[in-house]
Amino acid sequence: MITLAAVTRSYGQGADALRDVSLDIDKGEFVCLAGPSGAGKSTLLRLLLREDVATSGQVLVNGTDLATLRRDERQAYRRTVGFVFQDFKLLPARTVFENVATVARVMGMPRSQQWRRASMLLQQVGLQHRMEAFPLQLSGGEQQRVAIARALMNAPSILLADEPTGNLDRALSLEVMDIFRDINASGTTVVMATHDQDLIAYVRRRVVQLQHGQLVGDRRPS
Ligand SMILES: Nc1ncnc2c1ncn2[C@@H]1O[C@H](COP(=O)(O)OP(=O)(O)OP(=O)(O)O)[C@@H](O)[C@H]1O
Repeated sequence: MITLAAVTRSYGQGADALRDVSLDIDKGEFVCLAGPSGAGKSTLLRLLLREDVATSGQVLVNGTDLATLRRDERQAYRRTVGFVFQDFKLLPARTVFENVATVARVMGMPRSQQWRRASMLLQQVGLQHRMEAFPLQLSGGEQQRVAIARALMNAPSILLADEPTGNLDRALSLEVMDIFRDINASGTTVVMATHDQDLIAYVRRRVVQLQHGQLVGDRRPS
């Protein structure tokens, strides 16, 4: 489903953010991208989101080279990908429900369907009773669950997450991982960057290890 073929991303001076990385991810896999700060994890996720392009090599998703997408195709592609950030990026002046539903409004989903889907997803992440609250009235874990519901609104085939539990305590981090496992079990491919070894041990899925921009390990759970 996802193929990186000899991908390098350089930013001019200094070492390459990614260097000659080749990697295949199958549909339905759950991959943890591990590695210390600066290893290239976010760079790889940005390439998969098509926010950035490789300096050399190819990034293919379902056989399409993301570098060749025109502007309109890029937007269509991004709708098939959900993204969860460390800092949630919720709109503070919108309610929980509006934060989740807005994505679908932009896409032209009928209002009744928006309502049904947003309610269903908020229920899935255990927040159906907080739909009318504003983000700042919620705990960090609850805010991240809203962000996850929002990322799932388009029914993405790929969910990308960049340190999604970076701002959460242990118990909440594990809750978020349980949600990710459920999402993955329903068929969504998950690629999550984290430097948290405890989390990786908890998830027990494939671990792709980056260091100084290079792929230095790829292990699957026994
Ligand atoms: N826009 C940019 N311009 C220049 N250098 C960049 C840019 N983005 C990333 N880099 C460099 O590329 C390298 C990899 O960065 P990246 O953010 O991908 O690492 P990371 O593994 O996600 O780290 P962290 O865990 O701290 O987020 C770093 O050395 C970083 O300084």
